[in-house]
Amino acid sequence: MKGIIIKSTGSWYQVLETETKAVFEARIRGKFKLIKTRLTNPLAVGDEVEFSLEQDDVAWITKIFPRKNYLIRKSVNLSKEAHIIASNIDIACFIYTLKFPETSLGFLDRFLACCEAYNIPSLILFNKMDVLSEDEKEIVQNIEAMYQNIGYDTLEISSYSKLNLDLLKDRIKDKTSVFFGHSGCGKSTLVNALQPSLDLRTGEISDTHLKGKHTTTFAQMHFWDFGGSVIDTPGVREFAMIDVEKDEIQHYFPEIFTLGRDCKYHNCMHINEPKCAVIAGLENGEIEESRYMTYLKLMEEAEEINQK
Ligand SMILES: Nc1nc2c(ncn2[C@@H]2O[C@H](COP(=O)(O)OP(=O)(O)OP(=O)(O)O)[C@@H](O)[C@H]2O)c(=O)[nH]1
Ligand SMILES: [Zn+2]
Repeated sequence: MKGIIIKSTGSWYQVLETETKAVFEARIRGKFKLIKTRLTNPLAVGDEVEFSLEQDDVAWITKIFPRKNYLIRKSVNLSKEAHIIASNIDIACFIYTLKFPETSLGFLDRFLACCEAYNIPSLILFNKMDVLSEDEKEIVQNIEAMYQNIGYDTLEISSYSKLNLDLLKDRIKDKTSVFFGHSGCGKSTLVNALQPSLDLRTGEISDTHLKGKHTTTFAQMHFWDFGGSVIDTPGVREFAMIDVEKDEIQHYFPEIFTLGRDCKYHNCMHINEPKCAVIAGLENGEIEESRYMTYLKLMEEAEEINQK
């Protein structure tokens, strides 16, 4: 039988049978190595698998089909071990909040680069628009324009005032989606606003740090009644790239890659080479400094990982 992993707790899985849509508790039998990096979880929510039923309706997963894409995080610091957050994603949404909590652009840029690296279409959501003053809205619009110029799709939303939730539904309908953002960005509230019957737990923002508590504990796929699904993931704070060489990183920053074609040296890494178009772009504002900083950081990390 064929199915899709809809819940993962570590040792147990739930698998949804493709044709009958029946759900089974499942365990793994055999080895599931698709990529060369060591994984802490051999299977992730979104994986397509083959399984067989034995007594007591326990399903044994015997095979995994190749993944269309996946997002990963590092297990512990810079070790070579990685954890798959979710797989076979049609659209990955990043929830940005200007405040409550303040979202770091570095986190967003890292997320976008990982989506580029693993071929995942992305969407940037500017959330909690209802709490912003006119001046703050303008700041958001400027940030939004910057990402649109690079070619990213964006939407301004609010779960409270229901701003643009219909447009968001159009974007994610009939797709497998994932939502990320800092803790407290309003992920669970948004999923509940899109479909109240899901009733995901929401956390109150703690007064001291204006950051939410991590309330989700395991990855799980939920189905929208308007078509498609969402993979709810445990408090993911980092995204990583594995098996990526330092000189590949520029491919995952579209505007750096495009401008880099004008560099004097075809193998320019845009660090301190002469006649570098990217450095020039940084100086005249064509390249955003925050994006460039994340570019440098990801290159450093790729180098460190490859030295291990
Ligand atoms: N003003 C405003 N507040 C919101 C909005 N959406 C969510 N919030 C509030 O933000 C806080 C955090 O929301 P959650 O949905 O729990 O955030 P989360 O991203 O799921 O948090 P974690 O579970 O920690 O990952 C709650 O107090 C919500 O009421 C919104 O559109 N506008
Ligand atoms: Zn260059």
